Amino acid sequence: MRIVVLAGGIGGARFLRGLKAAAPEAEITVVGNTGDDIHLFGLKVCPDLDTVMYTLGGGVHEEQGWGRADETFAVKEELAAYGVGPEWFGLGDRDFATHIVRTQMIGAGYPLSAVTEALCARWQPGVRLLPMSDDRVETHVLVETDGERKAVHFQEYWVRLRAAVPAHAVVPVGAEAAKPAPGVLEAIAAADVIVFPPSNPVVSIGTILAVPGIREAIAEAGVPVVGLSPIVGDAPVRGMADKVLAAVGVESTAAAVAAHYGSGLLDGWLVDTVDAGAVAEVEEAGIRCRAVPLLMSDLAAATRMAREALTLAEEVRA
Ligand SMILES: O=c1nc2n(C[C@H](O)[C@H](O)[C@H](O)CO)c3cc(O)ccc3cc-2c(=O)[nH]1
Repeated sequence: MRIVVLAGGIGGARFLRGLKAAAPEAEITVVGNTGDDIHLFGLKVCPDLDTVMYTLGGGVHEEQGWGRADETFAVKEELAAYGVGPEWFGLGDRDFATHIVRTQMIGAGYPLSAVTEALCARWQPGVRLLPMSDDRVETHVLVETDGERKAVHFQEYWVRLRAAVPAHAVVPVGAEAAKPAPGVLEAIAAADVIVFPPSNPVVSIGTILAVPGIREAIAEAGVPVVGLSPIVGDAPVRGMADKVLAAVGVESTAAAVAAHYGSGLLDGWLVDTVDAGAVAEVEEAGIRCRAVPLLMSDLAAATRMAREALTLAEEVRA
């Protein structure tokens, strides 16, 4: 079975571990969000691609869900000693090597998709990881601080500001001119199932869908598209999805996120058991809905969730 998954960072990566366990024979293609990418110290950092690669490749810092395990920060400390910032983004020595290899290959003319394939040759994530686009897309957030409105890079909003200031708009800069990376549209067209994991619906999955052609390809794929709510009991399970949902005028509820994707895109939606009351509302929107446990507390839980998603996909297909 061929499965395509649109993935962002931590939630998407952890779900993918469950999906691999639930469908060990499946051919899984991950379309990764690159809107979180940031250029620091002359290097291109791809947080969501790296989180998928490190998590599935066994190198991720488990508690954080991003960055490498067993990290040291000598380079970061030396940069700070030179007064070279920013200091708020925690890049470790091991992680720096990934960004050096990536930036070196891009400098040599390789597209991000080829670079990602090369990095994955080492990590063997057990899925095909494609960036959503080889073109540069960087999400910026219109925030209000000290009474003035300004656009800041998503990472500054997320990491330095801790999403603690009102976000008035979320803009994937460059998305409108970006093309899907090689293989993305082909993978969607060849898929038997398409899955939206519990990633951030605005800055992760929303950014992938903002690349012209991707949303249309999914809507026309003619196969079940099922998603898992990242919102449980009106709050994000992890991260701060509610902050960016507000910025795009979407209520922080499991039903509102399903409606945000829309029945033109989504055929099935899994909500957590605490949101069982939302099932009828989602079904009224034309999206098949079931309430199952969605707290991805460990691999077994993620595996059960993945199994539920594939079961719902078969129900929808029938
Ligand atoms: O909260 C943080 N998240 C950090 N993240 C996570 C990152 O902001 C998020 O994973 C995504 O951008 C959102 O999914 C990093 C990810 C990387 O790949 C590399 C470095 C970092 C550093 C931080 C950090 O210092 N603090």
